[in-house]
Amino acid sequence: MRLAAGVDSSTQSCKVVIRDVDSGALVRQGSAPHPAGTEVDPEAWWRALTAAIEAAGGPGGVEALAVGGQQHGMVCLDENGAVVRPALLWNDTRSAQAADDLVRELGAEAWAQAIGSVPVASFTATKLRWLAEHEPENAARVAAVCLPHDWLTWRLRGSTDISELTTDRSDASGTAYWSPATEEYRRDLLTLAFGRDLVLPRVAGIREAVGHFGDIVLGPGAGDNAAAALGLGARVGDVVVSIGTSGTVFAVCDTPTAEPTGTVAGFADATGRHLPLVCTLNAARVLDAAAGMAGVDLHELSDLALSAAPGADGLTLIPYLEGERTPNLPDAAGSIHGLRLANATSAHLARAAVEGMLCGLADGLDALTEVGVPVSRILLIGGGARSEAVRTIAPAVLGHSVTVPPPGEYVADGAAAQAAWVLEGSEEPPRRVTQGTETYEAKPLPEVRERYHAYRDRAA
Ligand SMILES: Nc1ncnc2c1ncn2[C@@H]1O[C@H](COP(=O)(O)OP(=O)(O)O)[C@@H](O)[C@H]1O
Ligand SMILES: O=C(CO)[C@@H](O)[C@H](O)COP(=O)(O)O
Repeated sequence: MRLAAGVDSSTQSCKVVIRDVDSGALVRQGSAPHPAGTEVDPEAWWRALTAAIEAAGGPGGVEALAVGGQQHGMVCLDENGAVVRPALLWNDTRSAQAADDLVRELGAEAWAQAIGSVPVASFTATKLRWLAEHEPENAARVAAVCLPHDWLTWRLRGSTDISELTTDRSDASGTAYWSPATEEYRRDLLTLAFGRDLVLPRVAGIREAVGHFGDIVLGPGAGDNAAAALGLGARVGDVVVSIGTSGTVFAVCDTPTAEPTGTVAGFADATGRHLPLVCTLNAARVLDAAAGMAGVDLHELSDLALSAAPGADGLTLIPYLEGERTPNLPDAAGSIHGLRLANATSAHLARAAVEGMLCGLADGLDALTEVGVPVSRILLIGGGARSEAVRTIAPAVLGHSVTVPPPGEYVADGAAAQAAWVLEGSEEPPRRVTQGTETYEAKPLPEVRERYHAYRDRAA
């Protein structure tokens, strides 16, 4: 049996799946947690990766491996390959002012034309500007910058040579200094952000072997959302809604997008196509917070939410608990509206949390359709999709039936599919048919979204 391993080094944890290359069957898997916080020493990712590989029964028999990872995180290395400071993650909003400055300096339309996106605090370039302005001593030591999955792949190769760093097109497209339209770095934009040029990872081919971990061939890896698209075998017409730490709504397309309001990021995918994407900062952890407030676990929260009436009898939760990225409100806070004696219950709170979180994603779906993304099928994945309440309420809020694949690690699966692809060298990546999907339908709830919009606009 030939085995391929896939890694999802995501915000909250590292997950490893090991699959049979020929049948696609899951052979073994493991995971390990990541530290909390929006600033993390990359060594913690390495420790979690090695622990997750061990938890998956070790690398024995694995012939190829690829790493999918949280996008955008700024990993700065000195000329000897040592990490200069803890990485700033995609959900760290301290570079919001730097993002505003960069957008003002070049213009939103020019950014969209140059890199397919208008940068917000998540994008790597804005973090580099923040570093240059706030930590000049650290900035002076930086010789190279890379992303979480680039760094882990390089560590697996055992390299300390910054000239050997590699990345892939999907993750490069979240830096704000790589163009999905021309497939080239925009070093002028890197210099605009940081004040000087840096060593950047070479952008590997979509099925290129970039090195070895022992005897194991390493694939180029991918950003986590692109890896999920690969793991699901998403086709044009499929829109993926992922409820993890981030909430993302994305689709595979043949042509690049360049949306100048910044709502839709024009990312690249991991197969040579494009991946327009909307991302919110507040998704599964809104449910974690609501469960904490109600003093229940996540299963009880789901039961509570389903026991309340649609619309939570007028209770509305705006879920900006960590500020927000879409809409771009990095300093916003969450809020609860319409509180009355009749709806001051844990059940109404639970329902309002699920509806509020989903309303943010429904806005993302609208934004994708506005740039011309076709919607034949909506696929719901991520830790939050394990909630029955989320699965049941999603079609009502999204206004479309929702297909839910069985709970699984679709990012790690996509990375494993890429690893198998590197071994096979076929034209297209291997597609695993997902068995056991369930489809959820519900009467749309436009009034819930209208009320949400009214309160959302007050938060702006
Ligand atoms: N049954 C459930 N109901 C609601 N949320 C859940 C459930 N199971 C897991 N989660 C949430 O999913 C999140 C983790 O999802 P995941 O997709 O692994 O995130 P990430 O990839 O960002 O690390 C956690 O916040 C966790 O509380
Ligand atoms: O910033 C984005 C997408 O642009 C996030 O989707 C990150 O890639 C983190 O993903 P999760 O850890 O929440 O899966």
